[in-house]
This record gives sequence, C-alpha cells and structure tokens, in this order.
Amino acid sequence: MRASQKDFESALSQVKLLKDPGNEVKLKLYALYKQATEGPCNTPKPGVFDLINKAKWDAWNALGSLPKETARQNYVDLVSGLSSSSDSSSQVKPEADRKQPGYETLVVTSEDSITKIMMNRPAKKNAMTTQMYNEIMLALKAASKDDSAITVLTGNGDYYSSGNDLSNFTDIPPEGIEEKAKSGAILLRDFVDCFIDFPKPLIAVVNGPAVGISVTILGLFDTVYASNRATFHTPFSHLGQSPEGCSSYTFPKIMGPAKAAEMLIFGKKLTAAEACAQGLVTEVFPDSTFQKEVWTRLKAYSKLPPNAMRISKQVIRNREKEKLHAINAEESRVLQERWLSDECTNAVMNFLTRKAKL
Ligand SMILES: CCCC/C=C/CC(=O)SCCNC(=O)CCNC(=O)[C@H](O)C(C)(C)COP(=O)(O)OP(=O)(O)OC[C@H]1O[C@@H](n2cnc3c(N)ncnc32)[C@H](O)[C@@H]1OP(=O)(O)O
Repeated sequence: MRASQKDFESALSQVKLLKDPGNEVKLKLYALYKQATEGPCNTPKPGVFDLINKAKWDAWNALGSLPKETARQNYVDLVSGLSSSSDSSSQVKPEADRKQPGYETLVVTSEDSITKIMMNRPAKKNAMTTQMYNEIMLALKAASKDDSAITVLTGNGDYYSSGNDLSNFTDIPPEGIEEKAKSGAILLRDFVDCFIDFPKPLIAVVNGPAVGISVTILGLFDTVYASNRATFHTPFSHLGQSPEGCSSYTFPKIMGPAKAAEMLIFGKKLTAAEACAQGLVTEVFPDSTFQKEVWTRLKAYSKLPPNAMRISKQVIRNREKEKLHAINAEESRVLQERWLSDECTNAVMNFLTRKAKL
C-alpha cells in the first residue's frame, strides 16, 4: 500500500521525537524528504570544503530519478523502522557506532549475527575502484572469521553497483599499459577467488540496478534478494570485454546456455522479475518494502545454527570449487588480453569523454 500525504506528515512529526539516529540515517532522511517534496536534485553541487552541504547534496543526488511517491513511502518506512527499533530496545547502538573503522569505500557493520558490507560511493553509482575491490576482499576475509552467521553485500543509494569503475583504466603505471592489464587481471582473479572460497552463507541485497562484475559474481552467492527497481546488465561486448566472475560457467548452468548468451554476448538487460524467472535472483520485493522485508527475513535466518549453515554451504559448493578457480583464472587471462584491444580502449574512452553510456 502506498504511503498517503497524511502518513508522510505523521512520519515528519514522529521523526522529531526519535533519539538521534546518527549522521548516516539523518542524511538518508534528508535525501528522501527532499526527493519526496521537490523531486530529483537539481541544485548546484556545493564546493568541496562545504562538507555538510556537500554530504547532503550527495545523499539527495544519489537518489537519481526515484519517483516522489516512492521516496515518500521509503521515508515513512524508514521512520517506522526507526521508531520500532527504538521502542523495542533502548540498547541498540546507532549505526555510526557499530560501523567498523578502516574502510573508505564501504560501510561495514555487524549486528544480529549479520555482517553487512555496503558499497558506499552512491554519487558514482557504487562503481568499483581498485580500492573498493581491495576493501571488499578485506571485509570478506574479516567476515569469514568473525562471529556473524551470515554475510550480506549491498549498495548505498539508488544503484547496487555500476560495475568496474572505468576510470581504473586511466591510471597507467610507468611500466605501461601491458603492466596495467596484468595487475588488473591479478586483482580480478584474487577478488573473485574470495567469493568462491567464502565459507558462510553469502547474500546479495540488490537495492537497485547492477552492472558488469556486480552482476556476474551473483552466481557465486547463496541467495540474491532484489528490489523490483533492480536491473541486471552485463554489456561486455559493448565494452569490448568478455565475461568474468565465473559467469561463463555459472550463468549457463543457472539459466541455460541460450539465456546466458543473450546476457553475456549480446548484453541483454534483465528486469528483476526476469532475473528471478531465470534463477539468478531468489526473490523480488516491491521497492517500498524491500529493506524492511529483506532484513526481517535475514534476521530470522541469522538465528539458525551457524555451523549447520556453514556445513550445508560446504556440501552444496565444495565439489565445484576447484573448477570455479580454474574458470576464474581462464576468464582473467582472456580479459587481460581484451583490455589491450582497440575495441575496449575505444569503448572506455567514449564513456570517459561522455560520448557513450550504457
Ligand atoms: C579489476 C577488475 C575488473 C573487472 C571488470 C569488470 C567489468 C565490468 O564491470 S563492465 C561494466 C562497467 N560499467 C559500465 O560500463 C557502466 C558505466 N556507467 C554508465 O553507463 C552510467 O553511469 C550508468 C548507466 C551506470 C548510470 O547513468 P546515470 O545517467 O544514471 O548516472 P551518471 O551521471 O552516468 O553517473 C553518476 C556518476 O557516476 C559515474 N559513474 C557511474 N558508473 C561509473 C563507472 N562504471 N565507472 C566510472 N564512473 C562511473 C559517472 O561518471 C558520474 O560521475 P560524475 O558525476 O563525476 O559525472
């Protein structure tokens, strides 16, 4: 059911009575309020030294073209979630306190036996920089050893992730472009290996559109929940590139070779419903209730015996591991060559000079 203007006004009054929810939530509330009342952000971006207004602008701008009604609904849901959590437990620490330090491109939190790794470059659609790949690997390694039962990867803002940050290609070392392609292939291989080897249940909470490597690695997750706003796009041929993340093996296995070819060779973009029908996504939720429904479900799952879940995952996945590592190595080797091709160089330059988008 859509939130009415009255629900929205009542949420606006309720929010004043809440305990300080922390800066991150305050920014989310601000952005949703602006989007619900004024629509997409169209004011000039504040200067780099105007830190507070820039953070507010970034949060609002990250909502992109989210419709006003959806923003109003999300605002009402967020306030209702905050009210019930502050009613049910006065000991809940604000998110800012639970946040693990040391990450610049991620927000990593652990609560209710769930470690949540949130990609946090909303203004860049959570495009993955070299630093983000490295931080995700660190966060996964830490989560594999912490006392959480399950681990979640999600995105902040309107996108899940727009995939590889194409400006990674501009940072050429003095040794030249071949060396760049070589180190990129090593990074890719190490990154995907972490997903293949991750020992606990791994869940993707796909909050919005997903592109490139953020889609291909979904075949290595145990469960994928998606908002009905999410789309799944692997435009490798458009970019002069080839599949990675073990998708050349997992996608044909999940959806059959014909459907996999449409995505991986022809770059067909799937809606969340289509991705679910083809088995890539476990379940799709309406965007207005996505966070609430998914986290309620995950909190219940996280209370199941952790060792049993870990062992069940091993039984399901272990016999494929060796094969997946070999496929990852081969895909990385092929991509290393692709990155040196004119087709790839031209596609990346076209994006970076703003001549082409997906
Ligand atoms: C080492 C391991 C390598 C693994 C290889 C993986 C392969 C892949 O992942 S291939 C997929 C690569 N991704 C793309 O091609 C997406 C490119 N982005 C776009 O086409 C568009 O940005 C969009 C369709 C995702 C969104 O368009 P929209 O109009 O809504 O927003 P924008 O104004 O374009 O984006 C906002 C802001 O973010 C920057 N940005 C978004 N995505 C990327 C990206 N992938 N790489 C670099 N930058 C990105 C965009 O430039 C804007 O920045 P400014 O505000 O500074 O202009």
